Amino acid sequence: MTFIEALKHRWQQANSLVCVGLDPEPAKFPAKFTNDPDAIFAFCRDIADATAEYVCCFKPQIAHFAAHGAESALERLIAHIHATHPGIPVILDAKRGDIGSTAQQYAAEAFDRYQADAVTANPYLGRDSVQPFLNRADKGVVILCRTSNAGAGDLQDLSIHADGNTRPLYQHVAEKVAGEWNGHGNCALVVGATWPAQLREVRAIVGEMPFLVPGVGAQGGDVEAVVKNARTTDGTGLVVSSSRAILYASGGDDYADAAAHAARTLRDQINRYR
Ligand SMILES: O=C(O)c1cc(=O)[nH]c(=O)n1[C@@H]1O[C@H](COP(=O)(O)O)[C@@H](O)[C@H]1O
Repeated sequence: MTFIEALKHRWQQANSLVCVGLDPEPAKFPAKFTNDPDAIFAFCRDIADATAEYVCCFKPQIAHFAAHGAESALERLIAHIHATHPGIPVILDAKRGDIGSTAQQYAAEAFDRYQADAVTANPYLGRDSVQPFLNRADKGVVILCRTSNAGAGDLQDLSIHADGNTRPLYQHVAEKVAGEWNGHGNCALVVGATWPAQLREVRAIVGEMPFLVPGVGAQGGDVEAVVKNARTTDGTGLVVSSSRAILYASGGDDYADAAAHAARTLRDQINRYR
């Protein structure tokens, strides 16, 4: 099954558009992990196991592992998710992209080393920098379009003239990906939850393409506006991702239960507006 097929299957099976972002920050872990040399793996595993029934995807963020020398924990975490929760796709958030020979290594890193089902990619080096990911037809390529951060507009909103149109750069990216880069049907776009108007605009450009939508929870995105502006005609099309608001819902021993409650609450909130 391809990433996109697995995602569509999971949207239906779990009746959920929620993605739990796995962004470990050991300083925020409950006290029981203080002297645990494998705390990053153990904490993320507990969160994944507690929230699995409420999610369509998991999204580990690579810097949150690599900064602590915990690449082996990331490998084992993704293997654990595949073994224990088969059918839940894993998106590796690495925002990769480079000249072809290096991008080839990034694709091997994400898909062969870490066994991710999809990876986030930065399109701003151009098509050849993303091509090694696009070539993996069974894997997902989740391309940055209009990011959630405050400075997203600094460059992504610049007005450009291309293909006979004048419009913001992120809209040009959306059209390029939908019209030219998606030959294998394995692309998705990142559009931040913090930008409801842009979500609506990108949806109008790309039709039914899935969106990864980070920015609800800690970044304050409005769930109702996200769903109403960006769902597809069948009420899916979205991978609404939240990390800190779920991972650190409690700093106490009830962290796993609190995370499950936060994930279920987000699922139900999204479903109210679908
Ligand atoms: O590609 C991403 O996942 C991403 C894109 C974007 O535009 N904004 C964004 O916040 N992210 C990631 O999504 C996660 C958001 O975390 P929280 O704000 O804690 O929910 C982080 O891991 C970010 O790196």
